Amino acid sequence: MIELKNVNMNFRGNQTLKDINLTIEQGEIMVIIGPSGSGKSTLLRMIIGLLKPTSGEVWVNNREITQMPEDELNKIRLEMGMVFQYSALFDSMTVGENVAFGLRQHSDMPEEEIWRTVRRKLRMVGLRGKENAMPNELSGGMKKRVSLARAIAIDPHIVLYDEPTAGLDPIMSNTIDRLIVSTRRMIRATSVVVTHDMSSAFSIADRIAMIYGGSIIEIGTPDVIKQSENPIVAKFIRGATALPESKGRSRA
Ligand SMILES: Nc1ncnc2c1ncn2[C@@H]1O[C@H](COP(=O)(O)OP(=O)(O)OP(=O)(O)O)[C@@H](O)[C@H]1O
Repeated sequence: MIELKNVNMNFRGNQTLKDINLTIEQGEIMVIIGPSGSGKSTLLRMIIGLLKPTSGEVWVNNREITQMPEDELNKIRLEMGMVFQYSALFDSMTVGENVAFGLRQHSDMPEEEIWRTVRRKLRMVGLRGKENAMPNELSGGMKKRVSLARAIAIDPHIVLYDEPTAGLDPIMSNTIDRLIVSTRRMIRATSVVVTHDMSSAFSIADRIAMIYGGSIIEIGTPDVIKQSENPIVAKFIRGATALPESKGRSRA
């Protein structure tokens, strides 16, 4: 479970997050939406302990992480996997070495077991037999899947996804969506997904939280969000092409 309590974040006097209160239940897929610059990535970086809030508390699996010393925080990070926006693979390492990276860093697993785990995780993301490929031989969607295999190699309790479908075609986005849902099922992980992709958000989320100007302005199931009477939410999910103002302008 992840809890943010009265979290505020200021960058050089600008308040990026304002009094955020958010509870993400064990095993839940929480999707965070909102316009560019609204504070979504900041929230994600706070959960993984890369950023400390200016005030407020962040709890991960019933432990407060905001005041934790770095060595203890590193232990908590072992329970988390992160899929970065641009895959962030090590280009000089094979796919298998990339997936093995966290296992080598954080466990005393014997080499043979590391490779068994690597092959199993690659199979889970549909990349059986790709362990000797180099990242630059793979498509963007395949790289994302390697990044997912790496994130779940350590069987994390929490998986954080930063724009997992950005830059992918609809078919590959769909594949990634299904993987996010099946990963939750297979490792019973709590998942937090930051995305701009509304069709992905509606198809994978248990709940969606919309951030606007640093505050959560709406939270609920996909149906609650679709039926929101908050005009900012309604506008955002319909997208710019369907805005009433633009219809008005075209009639003028
Ligand atoms: N380390 C930092 N130092 C200063 N300002 C920062 C820092 N990180 C984020 N910000 C500012 O905080 C605001 C929110 O940024 P954030 O990256 O969280 O937004 P976002 O919603 O994830 O945007 P996008 O959808 O474009 O990725 C922005 O105005 C950004 O410039």
